[in-house]
Amino acid sequence: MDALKRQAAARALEEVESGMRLGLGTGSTAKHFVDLLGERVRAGLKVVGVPTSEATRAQAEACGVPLTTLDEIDRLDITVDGADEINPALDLIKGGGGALLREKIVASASARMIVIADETKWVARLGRFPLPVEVVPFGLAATQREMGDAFAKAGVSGPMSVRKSADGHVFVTDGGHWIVDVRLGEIEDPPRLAGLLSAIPGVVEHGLFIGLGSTAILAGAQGIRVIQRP
Ligand SMILES: O=C(CO)[C@H](O)[C@H](O)COP(=O)(O)O
Repeated sequence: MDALKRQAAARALEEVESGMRLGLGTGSTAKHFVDLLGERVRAGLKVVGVPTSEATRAQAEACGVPLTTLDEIDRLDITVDGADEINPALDLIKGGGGALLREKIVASASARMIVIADETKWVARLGRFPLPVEVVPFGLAATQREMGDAFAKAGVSGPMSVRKSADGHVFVTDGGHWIVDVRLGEIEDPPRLAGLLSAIPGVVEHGLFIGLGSTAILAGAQGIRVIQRP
């Protein structure tokens, strides 16, 4: 699986040209991209990156990839990031690695978002992967009640759990928030659910990425598939 992730990352690197401003994703697939990008930078490629997490920032710095921020430049050419699920509309579930807030900000500031993944991430319908929802710790129970109402309106339901780290403590995002993972099963209308969740005050962001993915690069046993958003 790791070899497939690297193949998808290598194919995405073919889209990168000198002078580009890049969003750098988070997770095990995006990590391959940053690694391969670092090799090209050390060989003379001129790019600048905006990392989507502190982990990616540390990796990019170690690889020698020059970094900037969205305060210093206004637009990015391409963001390359992984995903937890990708559907045929190239809508995504993201946030398995907990970086969904910065990932969405960076993808939204990009002319193109290239999603890199192994074939197992391709699904007919989103929702098998638990939907991450980033929340403010204050008023958590009230926020979860409103989330439950939103799920009911969108015709889905499922147990919610506050994400824990391996050490048993509550997982805290780079932004200082918590994540509620929701096991919904198939989501019939992801854009509608995205809108309902975004309207809840205690929800900082959710892992439904609607209309952001431009291209998916999927690596599988049969080779690489490149899919453009319809
Ligand atoms: O959204 C993410 C992090 O917030 C990741 O892109 C997503 O979880 C996929 O990760 P991986 O490439 O390790 O499977």
